[in-house]
Amino acid sequence: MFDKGDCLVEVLPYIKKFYSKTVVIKYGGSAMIEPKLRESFSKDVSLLKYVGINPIVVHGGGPEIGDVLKRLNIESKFYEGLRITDENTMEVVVMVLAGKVNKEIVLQINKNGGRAVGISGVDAQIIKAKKKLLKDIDLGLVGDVESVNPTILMHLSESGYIPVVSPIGVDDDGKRYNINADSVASAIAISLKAEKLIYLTDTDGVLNKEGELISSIEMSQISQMINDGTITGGMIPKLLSAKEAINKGVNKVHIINGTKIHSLLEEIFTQEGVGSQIYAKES
Ligand SMILES: Nc1ncnc2c1ncn2[C@@H]1O[C@H](COP(=O)(O)OP(=O)(O)O)[C@@H](O)[C@H]1O
Ligand SMILES: CC(=O)N[C@@H](CCC(=O)OP(=O)(O)O)C(=O)O
Repeated sequence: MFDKGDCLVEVLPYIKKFYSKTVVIKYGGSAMIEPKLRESFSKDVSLLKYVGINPIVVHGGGPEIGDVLKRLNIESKFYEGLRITDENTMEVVVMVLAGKVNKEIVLQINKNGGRAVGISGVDAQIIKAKKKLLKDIDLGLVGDVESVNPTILMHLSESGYIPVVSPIGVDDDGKRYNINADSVASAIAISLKAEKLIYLTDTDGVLNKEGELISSIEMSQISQMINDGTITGGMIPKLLSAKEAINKGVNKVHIINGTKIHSLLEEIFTQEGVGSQIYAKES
């Protein structure tokens, strides 16, 4: 029979293992839109904080930006999953990410017991960015992360707050850049030497061509999986960012289904975990 006491005690080793460690969570997709999932995500993140783990949330908001652009009759254009961002689009990106989406997440977490503080990569110059330069095309105000200054995130975490970060960066001249949220999550996880980086998405994890979950991926397999078309679209930046994070010292990266209630807790507090785990080759 299911015993609540046993179930609670089973999480003890994981609380001990991750106590005072940093977990960076990329939050996006349906998990951010559906009210029930929003509530369970907010409770999960608050619970992590109360048991002594330090969650840092980095959010996306691509669909929300698209909705507002559409209402303003501005066309959304993408190149390899990145939004081509002119001045007008950038204005909307900042309003939607740092305004609407960020504040909504903060409100939800605070309503569900946590103490969240919304902040963008522009605040305290957390994310120094530079223009993304590609050979074939000018993406406008799309940026790459040049460096991360995590000091303010550490202060907030140490003071009991849950930082919620929008993926906007700034350069030395004060010019703002639109950055893919997956790569911002990875850069922040690297700068904080995070124990885990967890991407919440809308599939069970990385799937093979037959649609089955691949539960473990050694990072040198990633290029091959892109080349043979196993991984396409939005999964490409996620896995490239995951690889970068593992290469630069983040212990574990997981891609899990944010549309399943409490998947975040299952990943952290169970032996089997959920979703796909990306790992470095054993030496
Ligand atoms: N091998 C794969 N396994 C799982 N999803 C994949 C794969 N290849 C491409 N995808 C696509 O990537 C999407 C997730 O990326 P994206 O839409 O950017 O998610 P998010 O908004 O959560 O960041 C999935 O919904 C799926 O359509
Ligand atoms: C350059 C670029 O494409 N930036 C993204 C930033 C938001 C994001 O990454 O949101 P998701 O995680 O929901 O896709 C955009 O403008 O849509």
